[in-house]
Amino acid sequence: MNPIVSIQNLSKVYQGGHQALKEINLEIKEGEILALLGPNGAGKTTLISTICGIVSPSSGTVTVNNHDIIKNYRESRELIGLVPQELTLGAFETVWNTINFSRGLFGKKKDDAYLEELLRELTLWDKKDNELRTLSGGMKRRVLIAKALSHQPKILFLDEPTAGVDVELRKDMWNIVRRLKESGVTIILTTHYIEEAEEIADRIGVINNGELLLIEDKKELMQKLGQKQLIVEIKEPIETLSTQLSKYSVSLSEDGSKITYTYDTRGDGTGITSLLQAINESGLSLKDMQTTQSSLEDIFVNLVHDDGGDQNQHKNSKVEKPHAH
Ligand SMILES: Nc1ncnc2c1ncn2[C@@H]1O[C@H](COP(=O)(O)OP(=O)(O)OP(=O)(O)O)[C@@H](O)[C@H]1O
Repeated sequence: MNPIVSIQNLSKVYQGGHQALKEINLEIKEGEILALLGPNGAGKTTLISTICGIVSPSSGTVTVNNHDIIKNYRESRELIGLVPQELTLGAFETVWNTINFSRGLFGKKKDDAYLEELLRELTLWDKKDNELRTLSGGMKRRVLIAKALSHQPKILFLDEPTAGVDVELRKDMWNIVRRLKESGVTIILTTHYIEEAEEIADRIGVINNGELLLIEDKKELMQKLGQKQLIVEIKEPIETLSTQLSKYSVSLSEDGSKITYTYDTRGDGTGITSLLQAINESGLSLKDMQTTQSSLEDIFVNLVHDDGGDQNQHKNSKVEKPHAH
């Protein structure tokens, strides 16, 4: 299949000398959901801003549906919708006027039927006459998506669509993205959350320090990196693990009150049930339990540490983030 976006040897050096992108090569397939994962400052926003023509490249080329983003700016930009990171909306304009205006900016003919369908799809139709300032944060995010889709682009870029939003709204966003994919839109989103990429992406690109460290099919990547920990807090601290418990890949905290079990979420069985049984049979009573997932930072550490070596070799993560459910 022809790539809908083709990026070749793309580099960006900002004024002041910071190199935000280093020789990026990437082909985005039509109809896919691509998640670009990376920590703060990795270069994700710079990358999508360059494709959208907001940031000018220092070297390299980008084509969108075979249109060069610089030589054929209008043709390429018309195919793109961009949902920025910040909630950049006016206050007193209505939802309807906002998206109508956006469509007009692209020189597209009025199409009330399409815009109605779009607002209905984003459950914004009953808010169409509301002023933007009266909307909740979640609704404003939907308006930004409606704005970005108002001119019927083939490609949608979402910059950190769920940063700082609650779990409910995050799931809502994921559903919106899935439906858009079904309607044929190619979606590229940036995120800090590996779970987000895991949930909705077809492919995942990992960016760090302006470099595309890897780009891989989600399923294959998650198999390599999908590791979780179960932390079991016990009522009475112990000094050593029983022989029965030592058979599992568990470790005991220094104060003897927590047993951490590392398991692979992709396996047939996690082994949690039998571990809990073993804890019980060892005469220990549970106080509390939680699961954590390797953070993206850990994954970077592993990637960089492995230095191109066998990424199947898991290392225990030191930084743990609470599982975001
Ligand atoms: N206009 C600019 N001028 C100079 N440096 C910039 C500019 N914009 C971004 N940078 C720098 O380029 C690097 C990449 O920034 P970018 O915003 O692309 O990262 P990001 O991966 O999107 O991060 P975040 O997740 O925080 O949005 C950062 O070090 C940033 O400080």
